[in-house]
Amino acid sequence: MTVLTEYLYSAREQVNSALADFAADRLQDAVRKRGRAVLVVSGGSTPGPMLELLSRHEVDWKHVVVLLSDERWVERGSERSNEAMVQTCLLQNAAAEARLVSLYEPGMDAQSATGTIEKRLEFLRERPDVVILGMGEDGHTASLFPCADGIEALLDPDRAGLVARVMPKTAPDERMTLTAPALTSARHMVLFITGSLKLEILQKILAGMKTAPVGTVLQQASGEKALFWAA
Ligand SMILES: O=C(O)[C@H](O)[C@@H](O)[C@H](O)[C@H](O)COP(=O)(O)O
Repeated sequence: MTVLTEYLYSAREQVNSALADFAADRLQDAVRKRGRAVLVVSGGSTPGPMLELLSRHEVDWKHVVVLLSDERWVERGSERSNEAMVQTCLLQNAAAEARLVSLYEPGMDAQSATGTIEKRLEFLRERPDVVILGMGEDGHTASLFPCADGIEALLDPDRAGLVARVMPKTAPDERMTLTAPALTSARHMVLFITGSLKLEILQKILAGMKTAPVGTVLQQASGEKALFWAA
């Protein structure tokens, strides 16, 4: 049974503010202790407003590296680009000094680019400090989709690779995703979801009534684990 510390709120504004505070505290603590912090954030529609609040926190951002948990393989200018969302929402205000490491490589297809991006993420062999993940109603997290071919290998804790190309059957776009091992070594892992339906689905997964990648990732995670949720 995976146990998460639960931070539950009735309003989105409250959870956004609380998670921004939580993440900023842990990032600044990492910079103080180790001189650097690594922040991994999910894409999708949930994190934007929280990232905007986080961007205003007085963290030593020039020592913070930011990357996505996964990327849709689309041009950077596309409105579906997770990187574009992070550039807009997080890399502004105080956080404009942070360094974004891209999971995308223009001019290459995702499969061919996997090696290039794996090399780019060598620093991730150390534990990322804060990992903020979302969840889909099918229990996917990052782009670790239950329906994806080869998903078992991407959830394998002994898998060597940090990234993989995924072609989900239930969502658009080829994806580049961090694998479970790249995520689960996080010192502080947060699952950030909203709405009663996703909470109900998560509770079934945590109770072992439904298997899903998000449950595997949370179970394998070795650090602090927290759920941030609002209605
Ligand atoms: O690229 C993506 O879409 C995300 O990384 C993905 O894992 C997301 O976190 C979930 O699909 C939830 O998305 P919403 O926040 O839009 O519900």
